This record gives sequence, C-alpha cells and structure tokens, in this order.
Amino acid sequence: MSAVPAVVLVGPMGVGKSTVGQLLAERLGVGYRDTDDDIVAAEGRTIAEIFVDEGEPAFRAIEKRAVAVALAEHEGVLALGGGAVLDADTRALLAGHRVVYLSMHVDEAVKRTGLNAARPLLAVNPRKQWRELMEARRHLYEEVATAVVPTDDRTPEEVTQQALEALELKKA
Ligand SMILES: Nc1ncnc2c1ncn2[C@@H]1O[C@H](COP(=O)(O)OP(=O)(O)O)[C@@H](O)[C@H]1O
Ligand SMILES: O=C(O)C1=C[C@@H](OP(=O)(O)O)[C@@H](O)[C@H](O)C1
Ligand SMILES: [Mg+2]
Repeated sequence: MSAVPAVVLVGPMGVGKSTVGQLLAERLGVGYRDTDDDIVAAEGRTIAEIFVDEGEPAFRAIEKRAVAVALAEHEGVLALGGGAVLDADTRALLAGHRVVYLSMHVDEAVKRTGLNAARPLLAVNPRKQWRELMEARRHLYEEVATAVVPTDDRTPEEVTQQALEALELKKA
C-alpha cells in the first residue's frame, strides 16, 4: 500500500495533537486517524492498562507497528502518540512526510494534562516528568518536523489555522 498522510502531527502529551488533528482534517476535508486510538482498538485495552500490564517497552513495540501501518495506509491527518518519535525506525519512516510539531511550554502542559491517569507517564509529579520528557525528546520532534507551530495562548482553532499557514495549505 502506498498512501501518504496529508499531515502527520507530533509533539508532547497534551499539546493538542488529537484535538487539532480532528479540526485540521475537517478543514482539509480528509479523514482523521490517531495511532493511540488504533492501539486501543486493536488491543481492547486502554493505553494506561497496556503500560500497567506490560510496561513501556511493550507499549513502544505495539506503537511502532501501529505507526508504520497508519503511515502506509492513511491519506488524511494522522496524530501520533507523544513518544512515537523515540523510535529511530519511526523517525526514518517520517522522513519525506509533511510533519507538524505542535510545541508548548511547561506551564501550559501542566494545565492541559494535570493529574491525568490516562497519561501514565505524567501520573506522578507532572511538571518534573514533563520537563524530563522534553529534555529527552525536544530534539527528536525538531528532527522530524517540517513545520513547528507553538500552541501557547492559542485556541485549537487558532493552532489549526497556524498549521495550515505553516504548511501553505491555506493562505492567512
Ligand atoms: N490550544 C489549546 N488550548 C487549550 N487547551 C487545549 C488546546 N489544545 C488541546 N487542549 C486541551 O488539552 C488536552 C489535551 O489535548 P489532546 O488533543 O488530547 O492532546 P494530545 O493528543 O497532544 O495529547 C485536552 O483537554 C484538550 O481539550
Ligand atoms: O508521550 C508519551 O510517551 C505518550 C503519549 C500519549 O499520547 P498523547 O501524546 O496523544 O497524549 C500515549 O501514547 C502514551 O500515554 C504515551
Ligand atoms: Mg492524543
């Protein structure tokens, strides 16, 4: 199969990949897909349950396959989980795609995710965890991105508009 997603969204937990992804798909008149949703549907378990039952490395292996399948099958907007870029093969697969990195600062991240059990990596001391995740990942998001869209102090609609402009899919 040789479909190519119109846009792939990457960035940290809570930045709005799933929210903006759906708006972006509506604006572009294409389908929306989210690899976290694919994983939950295929496994019949929540992301948190997979982390608890099998641990993060097992989740990453499942995620790696889910991303490769979605990249090969999907023609619309594709949102990835925040940690998908940790995998070097996944980063290689993203080369040549239109990839938008949605970014934000830590205060905004804590507001958006809070103490959210659905994101097991932020369940304890979210501010510290988020800072550490970003230190490990920021350069990976930048490496795969063809455009960066800051989301602080922007509504999801404004972020969507900025993404369209950054991609030159829609004039201001
Ligand atoms: N631009 C934004 N401004 C304020 N809140 C937002 C924005 N984008 C998303 N959110 C909120 O932040 C939370 C995380 O959004 P989500 O789309 O699930 O992020 P991700 O998929 O990147 O983890 C949700 O509660 C969502 O409503
Ligand atoms: O950043 C991460 O490591 C993760 C991000 C989550 O997706 P979102 O970025 O959509 O929250 C989800 O895949 C899982 O909880 C792990
Ligand atoms: Mg999401």
